[in-house]
Amino acid sequence: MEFPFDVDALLPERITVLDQHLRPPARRPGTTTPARVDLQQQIMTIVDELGKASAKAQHLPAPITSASRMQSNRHVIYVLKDTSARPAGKGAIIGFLKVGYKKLFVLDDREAHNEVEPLCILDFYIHESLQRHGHGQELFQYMLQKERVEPHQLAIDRPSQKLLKFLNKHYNLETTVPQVNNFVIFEGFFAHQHPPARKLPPKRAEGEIKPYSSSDREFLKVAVEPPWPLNRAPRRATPPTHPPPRSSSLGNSPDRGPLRPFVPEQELLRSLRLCPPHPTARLLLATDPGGSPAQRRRTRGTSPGLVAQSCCYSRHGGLNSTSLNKGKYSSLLIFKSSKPNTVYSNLPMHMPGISTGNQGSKQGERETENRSANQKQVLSQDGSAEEPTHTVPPQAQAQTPQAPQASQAPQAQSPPAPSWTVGRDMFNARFIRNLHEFRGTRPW
Ligand SMILES: CC(=O)SCCNC(=O)CCNC(=O)[C@H](O)C(C)(C)COP(=O)(O)OP(=O)(O)OC[C@H]1O[C@@H](n2cnc3c(N)ncnc32)[C@H](O)[C@@H]1OP(=O)(O)O
Repeated sequence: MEFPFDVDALLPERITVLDQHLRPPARRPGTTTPARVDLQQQIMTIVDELGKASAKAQHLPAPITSASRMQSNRHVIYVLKDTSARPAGKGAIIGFLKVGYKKLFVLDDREAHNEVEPLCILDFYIHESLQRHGHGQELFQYMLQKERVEPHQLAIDRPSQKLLKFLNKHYNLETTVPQVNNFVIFEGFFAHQHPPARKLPPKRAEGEIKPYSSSDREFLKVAVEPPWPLNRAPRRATPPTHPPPRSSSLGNSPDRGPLRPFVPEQELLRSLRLCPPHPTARLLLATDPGGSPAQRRRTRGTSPGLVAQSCCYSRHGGLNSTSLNKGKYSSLLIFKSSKPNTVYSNLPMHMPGISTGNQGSKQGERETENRSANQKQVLSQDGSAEEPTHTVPPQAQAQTPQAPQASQAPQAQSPPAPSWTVGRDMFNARFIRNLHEFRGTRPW
């Protein structure tokens, strides 16, 4: 990888170690010294270009390595330069390896949670023309010595297949300890922790544990994959050009392939605005009793009647599975307004299996059954989680306290039972913003 400035003079050593200060190394005696600010600018250019090349090689939608990200994190980058090829006498860069210590919660082989802070492999790239020439190993080996770590002590942030093969070939790392986050650790990780991994009390249920791994790549996932149904690309005509998601022992680790870009909000709203908002919804939204999002997050359970019930966090989808974008989380949000017997849902009106008003249908019942079978979570208006509850109207609950939930389909209530409005559209900017905020507080 070549640059319009003298890389060879800028980085005198074959491998240069840069930290968050991105300080240019001392130059060889006798070389002319440009202004230090120019040298730092050149270093930043190199880091930016390497980050872009690495992202491209890994099919990431945006670089995870850049000068600005380096400056705001305590990561270390090892840059390997080409000492043989000197096109126009300026030298070239072969690749880089970025590492950093991170606090992680990892599972051991007995699935106990451990709080650890290992050195993590965060980004690794060798120029395409020079891969499989041993440069990767040279860089990796140098880093191991410099950081004084053994390969099995490392955690790897979403390794690519190439990197997994690399680690297997050079360091015999093969058997992974399954995790529910993006990081991969290998057998032997816990045997060699210094200091020993700190065990967390095993009191919390799986779903309650939030702080899984602050992956460097997390921002990519958040930026490009809004929750269902916002992640449904409108009318995709062509099949995906990239391979299917790579599955490994990473639990719910998202795939490395390119993720879909954001659909512009306006377009989303247009495509989802299938019927005019219910007057009550308008009223509630205009009132905005929760105040600022930050305030709302702090004050749970005070909303005067707007309850979001999120359920069906299932990849299997109880509705028409084709319409629910198989393989994605399908979260059904139902809003119950303070107006008696009125419920709003994030399901578009045309969604098969959902009826509106008093229209009962078999599909609607099926949907309700499925919903009942799944874990139910009640959210306050701000999206904070509360105790699980049922998604049936209070009247229905009162009428059939012992009846199984599956039979409590609101649509199935015969007249003059109160009418339930499911499917009224509530997509507006605030709703979507709240949805994003809610999602941002959860690891999925
Ligand atoms: C946490 C992360 O950073 S994940 C991202 C890792 N980076 C990438 O995937 C970017 C693209 N790949 C690369 O930049 C490089 O291939 C690296 C960094 C993974 C390895 O660097 P290299 O210089 O190629 O490694 P090196 O020559 O020392 O070792 C070669 C071994 O790596 C593995 N490897 C390298 N390239 C490939 C490939 N295209 N396909 C399969 N295995 C590969 C193999 O085990 C290979 O041994 P082999 O040739 O006998 O099969």
